[in-house]
Amino acid sequence: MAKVVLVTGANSGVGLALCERLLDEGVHLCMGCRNMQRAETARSALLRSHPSAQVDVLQVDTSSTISVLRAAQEFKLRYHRLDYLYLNAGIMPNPQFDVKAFFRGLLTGQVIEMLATGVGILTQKDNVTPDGFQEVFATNLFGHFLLFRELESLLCGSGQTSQLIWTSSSNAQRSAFSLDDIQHRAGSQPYSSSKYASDLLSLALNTHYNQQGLYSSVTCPGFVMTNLTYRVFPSIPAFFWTLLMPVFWLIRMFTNTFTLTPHYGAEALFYLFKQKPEALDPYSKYHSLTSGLGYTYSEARKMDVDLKTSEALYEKLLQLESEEKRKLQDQQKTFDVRKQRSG
Ligand SMILES: NC(=O)C1=CN([C@@H]2O[C@H](COP(=O)(O)OP(=O)(O)OC[C@H]3O[C@@H](n4cnc5c(N)ncnc54)[C@H](OP(=O)(O)O)[C@@H]3O)[C@@H](O)[C@H]2O)C=CC1
Ligand SMILES: CC(C)=CCC[C@@H](C)[C@H]1CC[C@H]2C3=C(CC[C@]12C)[C@@]1(C)CCC(=O)C[C@@H]1CC3
Repeated sequence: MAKVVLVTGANSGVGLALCERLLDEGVHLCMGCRNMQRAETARSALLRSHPSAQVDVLQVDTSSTISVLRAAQEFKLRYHRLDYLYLNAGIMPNPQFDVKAFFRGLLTGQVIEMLATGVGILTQKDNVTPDGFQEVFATNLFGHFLLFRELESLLCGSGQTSQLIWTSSSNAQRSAFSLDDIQHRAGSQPYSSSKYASDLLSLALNTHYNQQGLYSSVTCPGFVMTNLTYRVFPSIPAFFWTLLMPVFWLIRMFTNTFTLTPHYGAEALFYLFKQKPEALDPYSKYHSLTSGLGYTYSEARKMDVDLKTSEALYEKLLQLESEEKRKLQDQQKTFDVRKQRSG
């Protein structure tokens, strides 16, 4: 039986490149996308290169609780197993590039670290979703947590192992995250905070689910040119980035994190697909890397996470999940009563 794989954010960038590589392995692919038109365009492209592949689309907006619950319901009607869940969809809205900090960074010993992580030169202005959540938190973390929880029965069901694979980032930073403000309402680094939270959550999920055959891992694609990175300079057309390619190839001589293409960026995500999950390290992040000569590989690097904080975050997310579900039930009751009265 073909392995069933669900990938969120599958219609572009790293997610789409991963799908292309997974289809070479003969999986039954389900693309989780928020926009059906973009999803269908991507699906057609995948089917052009893999005409006999099984590729489905599932509509899911990870920033919306109701959308995630409906998507999970739909998934459970369509499939009886789920072997791999790639939690890849992500946003970095309204990025602000600090030019001064960038040039300051170029003159210090921190230049490689700065180019590898983007730390210190990027901040974001977050939005609030109709559900009342910070958008980055909802999209990158909480929506994925809900999706996983709703699909838990399929993932932990069959007596076989299954894998959760998060697309985190080298931009994840402990200092950007606070247990007192897990949504990062107060600061200007919601992206770093959400990615650090996914690193913590992955560790907690391993604690709670490994016995049931479910394993969670974290990846970083490196610096990849995608819609997400093009938005760092919204007024500059995408082809300008292509013009910068020789500069980036040069930088790659000094930092192997410049994977640049979505195909190379998907290396670690694909590597994990082929590993025995029991052998993976729950404290490591799996990085896609590319050498100066263009050789791509993945490497495990220890994360700056601890069990106590990961457990505390997990508890807070469970609490938020039950509050959200109660809120939806109350809304449904009010709706039913109004319908009865009017009808
Ligand atoms: N590019 C880089 O250098 C790096 C990227 N990453 C991470 O890689 C992941 C993929 O990003 P990347 O490929 O670069 O960027 P893209 O913008 O190309 O891909 C992001 C994907 O996520 C989808 N998405 C965004 N918001 C939602 C939502 N609310 N519900 C469902 N899907 C959504 C997008 O859909 P749509 O097309 O409709 O917008 C798109 O398919 C992200 O998690 C990102 O944080 C990590 C490190 C570096
Ligand atoms: C010479 C030149 C014009 C360099 C470009 C500098 C920056 C725009 C990039 C250098 C490192 C990049 C980077 C990201 C965004 C763009 C850079 C800051 C990310 C923060 C994108 C999102 C991530 O998850 C991590 C990336 C790290 C590297």
